[in-house]
Amino acid sequence: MSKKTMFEKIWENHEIVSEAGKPSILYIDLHLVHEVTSPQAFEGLRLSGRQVRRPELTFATMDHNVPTKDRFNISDPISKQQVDTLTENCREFGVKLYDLNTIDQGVVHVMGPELGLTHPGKTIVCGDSHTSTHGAFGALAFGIGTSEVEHVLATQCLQQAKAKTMCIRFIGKRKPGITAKDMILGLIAKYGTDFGTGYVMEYTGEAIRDLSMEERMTVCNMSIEAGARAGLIAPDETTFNYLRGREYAPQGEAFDKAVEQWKALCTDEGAEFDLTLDFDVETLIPQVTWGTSPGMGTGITDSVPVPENLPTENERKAATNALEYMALKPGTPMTEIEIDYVFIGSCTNGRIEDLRAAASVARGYKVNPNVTAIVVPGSGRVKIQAEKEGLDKIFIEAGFEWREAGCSMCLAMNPDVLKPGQRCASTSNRNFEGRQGRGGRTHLVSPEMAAAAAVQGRFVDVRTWDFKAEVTA
Ligand SMILES: CC(C)[C@H](C(=O)O)[C@@H](O)C(=O)O
Ligand code: SF4
Repeated sequence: MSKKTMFEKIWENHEIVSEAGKPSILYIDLHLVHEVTSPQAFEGLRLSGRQVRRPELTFATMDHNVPTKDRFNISDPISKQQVDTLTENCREFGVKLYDLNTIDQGVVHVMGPELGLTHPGKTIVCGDSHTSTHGAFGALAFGIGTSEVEHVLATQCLQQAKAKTMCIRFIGKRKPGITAKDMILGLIAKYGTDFGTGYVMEYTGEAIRDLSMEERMTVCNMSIEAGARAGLIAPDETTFNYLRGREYAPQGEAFDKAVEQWKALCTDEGAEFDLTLDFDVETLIPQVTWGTSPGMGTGITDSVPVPENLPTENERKAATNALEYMALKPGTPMTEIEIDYVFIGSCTNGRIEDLRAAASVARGYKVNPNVTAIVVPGSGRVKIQAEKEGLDKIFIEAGFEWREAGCSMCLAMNPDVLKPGQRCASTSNRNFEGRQGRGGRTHLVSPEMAAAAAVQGRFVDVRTWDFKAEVTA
């Protein structure tokens, strides 16, 4: 029998039609829906008189447009319309909706796994690029456009060209203070934002195996920022332990049977990838981005680059433009960059472990008087869990604002936006111009680095942090 990668196995299990030289038709096991990319898709169904083919495989929530302060009071008319339209569409088409009245409402990529909807071996789509998050479980998960959302709603199938396979080998062990966020930011800083184009990446190595489920989601979440179609991590005991007992996970004996099947999904020893890249974890230091793409980043002990010193004309131009937008002087040490705002949240770093990590740093300190800092749980469940553990009190005591679940300041689609010129340390995944508000400046970091920056008013190397008391589960 020929040796296969995990991607090839999942692909073959779902390929309904394949013709040489043409895209295949894939069966989709789980369709997640949010309010931004679904209105026209449902409208399309309505116009052609069609139903949702498999409503029991379709789950919706609202996240992008939701205010995190006065959440039932959406003042922006377009946001309100999107949220109301989703409610109406889910009612009309019989799709399960986790709305603002449920504890499961939250960022779609946080609440889906929490509900146990994300399983190894599934094909998962959502009209959202960060669907790659679910690959952390060994699911083939990727974002689709609105017309594809309509197609999947109508048929439960999707036309897809088969991607190439890439293996990313993380070499060595993480040093203290180095997070999953640093691993993925470091990878993208090294190889750029398009090296993954046309590929599905599988992340391997001891440093990946050592990650918790939540940390794995942080890594897979940003696969799309490397240009990849999807990211994958082989399921193991960490995955099974996370899933056991969750609402939509198989129960009892069915779970044990499922585990056997899930184990068989892993890439066969000796299977070939189209490309293999290595990344050294041992020498990794906490990462901060300085520019306007996730690849424009460096270590905290480093400095803002001097464009003239960069090797190619393209890089020199891109860095010059980015530094102008970011209002940064070439050569400035990263630790001298002062910030106005801190955002802790998003589908990259809005999970309970992220909040614990940030709280560990913040405990016993006060937010710098020049900084506004908000903590936004990724879902209602994360919020409740954090409150049970007293994290909300730690944050509030330190001067952070404690908010309700949503995408919040990850993107400027709700009241949480930067003012022009404001500089933010953000745990999210994108730092494009205007991403957090027109004229806003975004630096991507881990939750630990964000919390430390909130206290100091500038970036600090969290490896040197004087922890007053660690916060654990
Ligand atoms: C609004 C949505 C379509 C978008 C995405 O696809 O990723 C958003 O979630 C983002 O992070 O930019
Ligand atoms: S949290 Fe950010 S990246 Fe994630 S789905 Fe929302 S807007 Fe997109």
